[in-house]
Amino acid sequence: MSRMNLILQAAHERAEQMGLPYSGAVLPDEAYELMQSLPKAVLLDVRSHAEWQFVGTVPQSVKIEWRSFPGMAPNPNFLAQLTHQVDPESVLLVLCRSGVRSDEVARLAAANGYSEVYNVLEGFEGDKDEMGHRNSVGGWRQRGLPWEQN
Ligand SMILES: O=S(=O)([O-])[S-]
Repeated sequence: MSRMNLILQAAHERAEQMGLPYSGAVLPDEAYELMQSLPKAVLLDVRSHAEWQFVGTVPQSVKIEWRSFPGMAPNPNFLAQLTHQVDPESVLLVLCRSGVRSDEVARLAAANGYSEVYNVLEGFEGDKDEMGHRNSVGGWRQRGLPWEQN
């Protein structure tokens, strides 16, 4: 079985274990490999403008805000923006800070015609450590994957 199929199979198994109503869940390294190898893969970053600007972003990601800083009010145009910018035939990899908002978006996308949707576990910044700090326990940045900052 090819490396991509192994990643997707592991993602599907996680979906079953976690009871996810979408295709699966991938680790950041796996999401990066899928981005590199599958022409249909799209990394969708659903964090806020403030996070993109001040924390950093992944090159080549599509950015659509799901909730806005401050207050984290939902973006009422999210679904329209998603369908305008991302082909429903894509392999959609959804990224947020630590995997919670991206799970919400993955559910929405799957319920609206996106048939291959994966949540990126750990997100861009990972979970908090015992000091309450992110970026040391998993996440896209901590795993050394490509990112950039203004
Ligand atoms: O982006 S989040 O998972 O920290 S809510």
